[in-house]
Formats: sequence, structure tokens, C-alpha cells
Amino acid sequence: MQSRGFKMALVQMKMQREKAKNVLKAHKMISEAAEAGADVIVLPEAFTCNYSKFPILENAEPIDDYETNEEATAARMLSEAAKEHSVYIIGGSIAERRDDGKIYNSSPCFDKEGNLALKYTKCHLFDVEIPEKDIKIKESDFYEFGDNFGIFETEYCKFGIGICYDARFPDFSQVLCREMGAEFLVMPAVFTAPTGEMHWDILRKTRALDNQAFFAFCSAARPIEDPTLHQCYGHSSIVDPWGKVICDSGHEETIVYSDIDMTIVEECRSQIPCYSQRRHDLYKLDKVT
Ligand SMILES: NC(=O)CC(=O)C(=O)O
Repeated sequence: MQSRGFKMALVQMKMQREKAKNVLKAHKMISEAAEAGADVIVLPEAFTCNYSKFPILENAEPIDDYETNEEATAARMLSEAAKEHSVYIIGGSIAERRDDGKIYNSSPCFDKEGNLALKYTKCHLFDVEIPEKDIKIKESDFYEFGDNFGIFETEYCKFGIGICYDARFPDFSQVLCREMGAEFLVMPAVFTAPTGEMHWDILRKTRALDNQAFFAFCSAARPIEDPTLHQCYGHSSIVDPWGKVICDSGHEETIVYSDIDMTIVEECRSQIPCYSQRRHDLYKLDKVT
């Protein structure tokens, strides 16, 4: 019998420039969350470095052979922490260097035995220019595009994984939920503060509502005291399938917890039966891979 209740922790850590310090801090915060009773622990996007071009390249590491490759310090820490505390870890994201020498933005997810159960690679890269907000970012200058979907199966539910900008693509989330059975979307993120101000709240609610699923954003904390670092929005949060925000962290370094009851998904989908009332005689989702 599937267990439908669990505690989720969103680790909103403040990153520094040095990878080793970030890995150490992530381990400490994971341990704190596990000791507080969390069953599923989520980290932010790019938690090994402050989100910007040069630290990302310098801090890249392999993921697949994390058990034997000495360079895989972050992935190995996540695996060991998952096993040590017997928790699921959705490992934010790590700049992943593959054998071809190219860098990907990948989210490694570990089961309670510390096995790498999923590696999802960000498939929508944030290439945008908004002059009025002084934002010019071209992630595709330093990351390659991913091409897989991320379903992380646990005894609680299937989690659908996306990273940051992925949240802006409704059909991506719909494929995860409607085609692949995810009931809980989890997106590690470091939205810019101005774009977060404009869209974070709308996006977290609409992705939950249009899939009648739980939705979590896990951000880094905003390093206000050092303007040379990436100023992300913060506000790690969870929205339930009815569109209600059930926790929100603000922008300081913290861990936010929520007790999740997955039966709300069935309740919501049966009371407002959008799933069964879709007009597939008129339109369909087009999943191509
Ligand atoms: N940084 C991102 O990937 C996305 C973001 O900041 C936004 O969509 O806004």
C-alpha cells in the first residue's frame, strides 16, 4: 500500500563563491532537515556555486560515476547524506561535466539507499534580455540543452522534476503530469529577483492549478549584502493542487517544511474533474520523445 503522507523540506541556502563551502553547508542543512523529520529534501538550482558564468565552469563535476570519481564531491555528498539519513534528496542542480567535455545543468535525485535514481538535465535554457530590468543572461553560452524528462518515483508519489526556467513552459509540466503520471512538480530554481517579483507567484499557482498537482519551487537565499553575486528571488514555497500556497520562505537563508497529504490530489481531481473532461477529440498534448 502506497504511503501518501510525508514531510518535505526546502533548503533555501545562501551560496558563496567556493564550491567546497557550499557542499559543506548543503550537507549541514540536509542533516538539520533530516533531524527535523523530513522525508524528502530539496536543494536549490546550482547549489555548488553562486549562479554566474565563471564559478559554474570552474565548479563543474561528473555525476554518473559519483561513487568512484574523486571530482564528484557534490554528487557523492548527496548520495552519502541520503543513505546516512534514509531520506530522498532532490539535489537541486549541479554543473555537470560529461565525457564530451561539455557542461549541463543537471538535477541528481537520490533514493533512501543513496542510489542515483534520476538525473534530469535542464532542457529550457534561460536566454533572455530585459533592458528595463538590466537583465541579460544567455545560459546556452555555458550550458548544453538537456533532452530528457525527469520522473522521480517514491512510495509517496511520482515527482516531476524541472529546473527554474522550465516552470514557464506549461506543456512541459503537463507532459510530466498528464502523460507521465507526476502528482508533485518540484523545480529547483534561482529566478532573478526582478523576474521573480513579476512572475513567481503566478507561475507557482498556475502550474499547480493547470495540473491539479502539488508544485514546489526551491530557491537559493538572496545574498543582498554582496551585490556582485546573483540576486535571486528566494521564496521557496509549495502550492497545493487547489492553488493554495502552503509555505513560503521569504528571501533569507532558511529551511521551510510542509507536511504533505497526497490524497488532496485525488480529492481535487475528482471534485473538479478537468482530467476526465478534456476534449481530446479537439486537441492533444504533443510529446515528441
Ligand atoms: N534563471 C532562470 O532560469 C529563470 C528565471 O530567472 C526566470 O524565468 O525569470
